[in-house]
Amino acid sequence: MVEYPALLLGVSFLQDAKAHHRRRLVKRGVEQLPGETRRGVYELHRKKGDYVLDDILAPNAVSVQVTEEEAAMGLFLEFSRINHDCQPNALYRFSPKTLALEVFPYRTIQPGEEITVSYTPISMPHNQRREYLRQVWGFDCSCSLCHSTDEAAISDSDHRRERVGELKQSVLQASSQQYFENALVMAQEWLEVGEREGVPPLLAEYYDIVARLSFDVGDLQDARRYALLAFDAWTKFGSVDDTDLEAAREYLRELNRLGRGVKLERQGVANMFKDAE
Ligand SMILES: C[S@@+](CC[C@H](N)C(=O)[O-])C[C@H]1O[C@@H](n2cnc3c(N)ncnc32)[C@H](O)[C@@H]1O
Repeated sequence: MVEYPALLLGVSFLQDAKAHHRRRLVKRGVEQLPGETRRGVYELHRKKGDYVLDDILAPNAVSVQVTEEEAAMGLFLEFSRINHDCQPNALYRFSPKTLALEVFPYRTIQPGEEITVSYTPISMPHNQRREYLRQVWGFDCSCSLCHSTDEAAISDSDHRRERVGELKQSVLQASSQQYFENALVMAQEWLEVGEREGVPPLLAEYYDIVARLSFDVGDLQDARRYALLAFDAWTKFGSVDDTDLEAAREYLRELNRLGRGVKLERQGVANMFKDAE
C-alpha cells in the first residue's frame, strides 16, 4: 500500500507557533485541500474535544523524517485506519524523496485479516511500549500480547526484540569497524531471531547488507547472489521511490564488472579492487 500525505506539518512549526496561530494555519490548509481529501480528513474525527483538527491530528498523524534535520507530522488517510499491534503483520517506511508512505507485509496476510503495524520502535520492550502508547498516543494497547497472562511469552518476546535490536545495530556498524566475518554470522542470527519473533528485517535491505558484507570478506559469488536477491526484492516492492532500486542495480553492475575476468576466491576487499584494475 502506498499513499501520499493529506497534510505534512513541520515539527518545528508545531512546536514554535502559538497555539491559536497554529490552529488557524492548519485549518486554512485543510480548507484548501481538494473536496474528497478534506472530507477524508474530517471523517477521522472521533473524540469530541474543543478543537476538531487537534482531535483529528493527535491520534492519527505519524512522525516522519523529511530531511536529516527536519521531522514532520504526516496525516495519511488510509494509514490512519491502521491499528497498532505489538505483534504487527506489517511495517511502514516513509520516502523523503517522494513523500510516500509505504506499508509492507512482514508475512503473507490472509484475506479478511486486519493489517496492523507497530506505532513503537520494534525493539522496545513490552512495559516501555505500553507506557509509550499511553503517553504519546493516548491509549491502552488491547492487542493479544498485551492481554496475554503468559509472563514467560512476554519476557521471551522482549529478549528476542532486544537481541534483534543489538544485532541490527552491530551489523550496521560492521563496515565502519571492519568486523565483516562476525557481522555475516550476526546478520544470519538477526534474520532467524527476527523471523521467530514475527518481525524479520525488510528482506531487500537485509540482502543488500549481506551482499556488501560478503563483498567485504572477499566472497564475490555470495556478494552477487545477495545483490541479485536485493535487486529482485526492491523490484517486487514496486516502490514509488526508486533510490534503493537504482542503488541495488548499480551495485549489481559494479559486481558484474568486477567479476568479469577476475578470478577471486576469498580475499580482502583491498586486493579485490587492486586485481580488478
Ligand atoms: C491511527 S488510529 C487507528 C484507527 C482507528 N482505530 C479508527 O478506528 O479509525 C489510532 C487510534 O486507534 C486506536 N488504537 C489503535 N491501535 C490500538 C490498540 N492496539 N489498542 C487500543 N486502541 C488502539 C487508538 O484509539 C488510537 O488513538
